[in-house]
Formats: sequence, structure tokens, C-alpha cells
Amino acid sequence: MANKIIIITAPSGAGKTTIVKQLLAEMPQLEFSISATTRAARENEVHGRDYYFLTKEDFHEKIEAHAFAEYEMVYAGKYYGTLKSELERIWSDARIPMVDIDVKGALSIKEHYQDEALTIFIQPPSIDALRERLSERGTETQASLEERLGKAKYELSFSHQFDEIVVNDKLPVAYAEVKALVEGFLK
Ligand SMILES: Nc1ncnc2c1ncn2[C@@H]1O[C@H](COP(=O)(O)OP(=O)(O)OP(=O)(O)O)[C@@H](O)[C@H]1O
Ligand SMILES: Nc1nc2c(ncn2[C@@H]2O[C@H](COP(=O)(O)O)[C@@H](O)[C@H]2O)c(=O)[nH]1
Repeated sequence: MANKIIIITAPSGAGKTTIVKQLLAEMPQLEFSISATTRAARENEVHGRDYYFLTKEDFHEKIEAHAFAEYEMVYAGKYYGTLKSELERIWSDARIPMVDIDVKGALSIKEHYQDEALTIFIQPPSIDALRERLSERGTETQASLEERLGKAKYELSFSHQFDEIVVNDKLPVAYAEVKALVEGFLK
């Protein structure tokens, strides 16, 4: 049987990480694909759990070695990428990688895995809701918040290129919808 992969994408602040964490807690056959990034760790983040935090030099070495299934410079000159070794590690444990990545990265990984992939776009109810969620999350400066919102407007135009679109207005409703899609895909 081909190796399956689930890709969740959305503009920053739409709620994909929130949904992914709940799915991972309830579906033991799924495993979070830990991305590599050159951005600094936030206060509560742990290397090897939330991300592999790399220097720019280390990230470039991995690009040269073709170690990434996809990578993008997502925000503020910072790289983020899905390591092939991470996907292989999860598949070798007979589990399914849950990949939480930006829209451009999701389009390129979708292209690569095609029929083995389920791609879900989490759509925010509005740009104002995104602003409010990112402000309340408290992780962004005014400049980085504006950068994320600016990019969100562009990313929303790609929603129809994914297998499914789920609007995350009321979290329990969106979560139930995503879970049903994932269960259907894994049957
Ligand atoms: N339906 C919802 N209604 C209100 N707040 C929500 C909802 N879903 C998620 N949130 C909150 O919005 C914030 C952003 O959510 P989350 O971090 O999951 O977004 P994200 O898409 O993963 O963002 P990023 O791409 O920046 O990692 C969090 O504080 C989360 O608790
Ligand atoms: N193309 C990729 N995008 C990724 C990857 N890992 C995370 N991301 C996306 O980056 C932004 C910002 O994340 P944050 O942790 O700084 O808030 C978000 O949209 C992530 O989904 C990756 O490996 N490749």
C-alpha cells in the first residue's frame, strides 16, 4: 500500500495548528511532521518537538543535499521546510505524517504525492478574524502581524487548489469536519 500523507494548510492564524493538535491527540495513527526552520524558538517551543530549529547555514546545507520534500521562505526572511527524513521516519513506524505548512509549500508537496495525499485548506471566516486571533495569540509584533495578514489575502486565492476547504468559524464545527475528512481518507 502506498504511503499516505495528510497536509493541512491555511493563512497564519486560521487555526490549523489548533485543529492539528486535537487530531493528533485523538488519532494515534497520525504523527506530527516536525518541520525545520531558521526562525527563533518562541518561549514555549522545544527543539525536536515543535520544530527543528536550524541556523541559516545548516538549512542551506540541507537544501544543497536535497534533504527537503519542500521548503519555502515563509516570513521575514525565515526558511521553513519538510524534511524527507521526517516523513520516512513516520512511515517506517507505520504511521501517517500530519503536515502543517504554508500554502505554497502545501501546493508543491501535493504535486509530489498526488493520490497518496489529502490536502485540506482551513479558511478563516474573515481577515478581521485572523487579525483578532493573531493579536490574541500574542506571538507577533505589529510588523510581523501585518506581514502575515498581507500574505493571507494572497493565500486565500489558492483555496480551491486543495482537495477540501473547511471554514474555521466555530472551532468545534470545523474540527468535526476535518476529523470526518481524515477518517474518510484513512478508511
Ligand atoms: N475557531 C476559532 N475561533 C477563535 N479562535 C480560534 C479559533 N481557532 C483557533 N483559534 C485561536 O486562534 C489563534 C491562531 O490559531 P493557530 O495558532 O492554530 O493558527 P495557525 O493557522 O496554526 O497559525 P500559524 O500558521 O501562524 O502557526 C490561536 O490563539 C487559537 O487558539
Ligand atoms: N512551507 C512550509 N511552511 C511551514 C513549514 N512548517 C511550518 N510552516 C508554516 O510557516 C508558517 C509560520 O509558522 P510559525 O510557526 O512561525 O507561526 C505557518 O503557516 C506554518 O504552517 C514547512 O515545513 N514548510
